[in-house]
Amino acid sequence: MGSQTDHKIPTVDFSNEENLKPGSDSWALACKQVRYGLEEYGCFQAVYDKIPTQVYDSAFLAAQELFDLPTETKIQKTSEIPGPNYVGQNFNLSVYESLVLDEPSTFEGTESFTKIMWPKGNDNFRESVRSFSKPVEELYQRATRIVFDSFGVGRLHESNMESTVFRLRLFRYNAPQANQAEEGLPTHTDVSFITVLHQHQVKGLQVKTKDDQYIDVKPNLSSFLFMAGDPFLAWSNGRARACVHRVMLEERKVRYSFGFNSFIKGLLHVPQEMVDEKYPLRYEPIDHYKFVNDVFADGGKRYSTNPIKATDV
Ligand SMILES: O=C(O)CCC(=O)C(=O)O
Ligand SMILES: [Fe+2]
Repeated sequence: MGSQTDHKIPTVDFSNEENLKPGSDSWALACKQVRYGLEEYGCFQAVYDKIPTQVYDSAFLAAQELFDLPTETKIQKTSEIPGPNYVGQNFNLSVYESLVLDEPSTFEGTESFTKIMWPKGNDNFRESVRSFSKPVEELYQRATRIVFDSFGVGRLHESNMESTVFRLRLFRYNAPQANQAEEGLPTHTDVSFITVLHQHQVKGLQVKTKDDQYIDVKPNLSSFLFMAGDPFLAWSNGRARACVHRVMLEERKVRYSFGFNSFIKGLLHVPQEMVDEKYPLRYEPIDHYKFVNDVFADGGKRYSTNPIKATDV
């Protein structure tokens, strides 16, 4: 359904660190591309060939096994990090379900989640999730260094990483019944700082452009879409867009996707470099956790208003 347009989300290959040395021409080019992507679409595509095929395959099998568990088990997951954990049959959704794991690249995070789902343990599930999340976190680290540099705030990258908490949200969408496209997830922006989205084989993700067109993001084995969330928009003082996206199901196949989300502990201040005459300061410091709490304060239903407001200048 994505229309034929001239739009093209920029793609950067992060596979080879040697080719992306700070200060090199390729670094400067990558900075240009990610910044353009974030300003124009709220996102950019990252290619990362460091993940073996079997890691994707076992993450997919792990997701299948997880969603096959009874709803009573899946709703057991709770967290200190705000936002919904299991979303699906408990909200009478029939099209899709999702479940989130905290700190998915660590042993502790994956083990405690696994123990909730399989009290007797499930080493295979734990290791499948961890083996997928570790390289994705590495990619996140590499790509966000360039993101920060592209906005002239490379000095803040390390401290931002230290305040970052990761979550991995697994999604499962039923195959559409009729021979026509069905909405899997309505148009929205994310509450994370950044979401790194990987689609497993079946297409569906679409990004909405400034001129209100939807463009397809094609699934690809080593491709990840980096999407800016609402807190990123505020942190950039309105320079970046928050990526507006939805899921449209067209293929008559069950669809799985993986959303690797970052959340920032503590206050997120708009860096002074983001403020100038063209962009006077428009956002108060953001308490990211409080923001997520406010968004879902209506009992977990999808938010209708975005509590991060720009002040008029
Ligand atoms: O399933 C998808 O491709 C998109 C999921 C999504 O919107 C998200 O992770 O924020
Ligand atoms: Fe999303």
